[in-house]
Amino acid sequence: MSLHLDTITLTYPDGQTRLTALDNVTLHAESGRFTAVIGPSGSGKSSLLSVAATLVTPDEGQVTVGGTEVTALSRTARTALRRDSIGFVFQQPNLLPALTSCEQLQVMAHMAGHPPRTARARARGLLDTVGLAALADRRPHQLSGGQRQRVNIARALMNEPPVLLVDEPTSALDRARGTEVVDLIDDLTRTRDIATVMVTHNRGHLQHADQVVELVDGTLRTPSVP
Ligand SMILES: Nc1ncnc2c1ncn2[C@@H]1O[C@H](COP(=O)(O)OP(=O)(O)OP(=O)(O)O)[C@@H](O)[C@H]1O
Repeated sequence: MSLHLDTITLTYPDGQTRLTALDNVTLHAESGRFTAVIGPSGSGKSSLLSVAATLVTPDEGQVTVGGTEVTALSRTARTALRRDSIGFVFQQPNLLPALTSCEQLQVMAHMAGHPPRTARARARGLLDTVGLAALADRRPHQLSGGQRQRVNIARALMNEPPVLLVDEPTSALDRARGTEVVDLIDDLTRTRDIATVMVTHNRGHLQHADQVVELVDGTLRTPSVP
């Protein structure tokens, strides 16, 4: 299952005119492959992820998730597709303070209507995969920043999404923890056959990418020096 953005144009209201945040952007992210998106501030990276996440409908163009064209779907069907097919990892983990690591993951399964017992076993398994088996019963304040981001990644994968969207996952981490987190995302992308798209400012992370694209003023380019 893959993520295809085809000839996407997105504008925002800007006084009496409109600002073009994405201009005829085409990006194909395939299963098991890691796509990195770079670009200066204001170039449209967050807008691109919002369109890919089906949270924002573009003015023009098509978003296809696993063969399903999203813009043709009803709002309800789009919400279900987003819940079942797209995982999100944002800069800040935004974990629920009162819940343990395991419970953070179980909430996702609950929302998708999965039975609690299998969800618990699956949550524990995923926490093991991200190296947190021993910390499954800890709450966010009992975890380091890197550990919280690992819980965040495990949570994003709880419903086995074929597409993973990642926005600057290391901005709140020191270099070593940041590298570990990107190594983990890279590994999960390949072992679980996920189509991963990651926005990053850190060119050191590009070595993981199968595909690097650069946004400049809303236009997609292939950088000459990754
Ligand atoms: N909701 C909005 N309404 C109006 N303009 C917006 C909105 N969101 C983004 N923009 C504008 O669209 C352009 C692209 O913004 P976007 O946030 O996608 O860029 P970015 O590359 O993610 O930036 P950064 O790296 O600073 O997060 C910018 O000019 C921004 O000011």
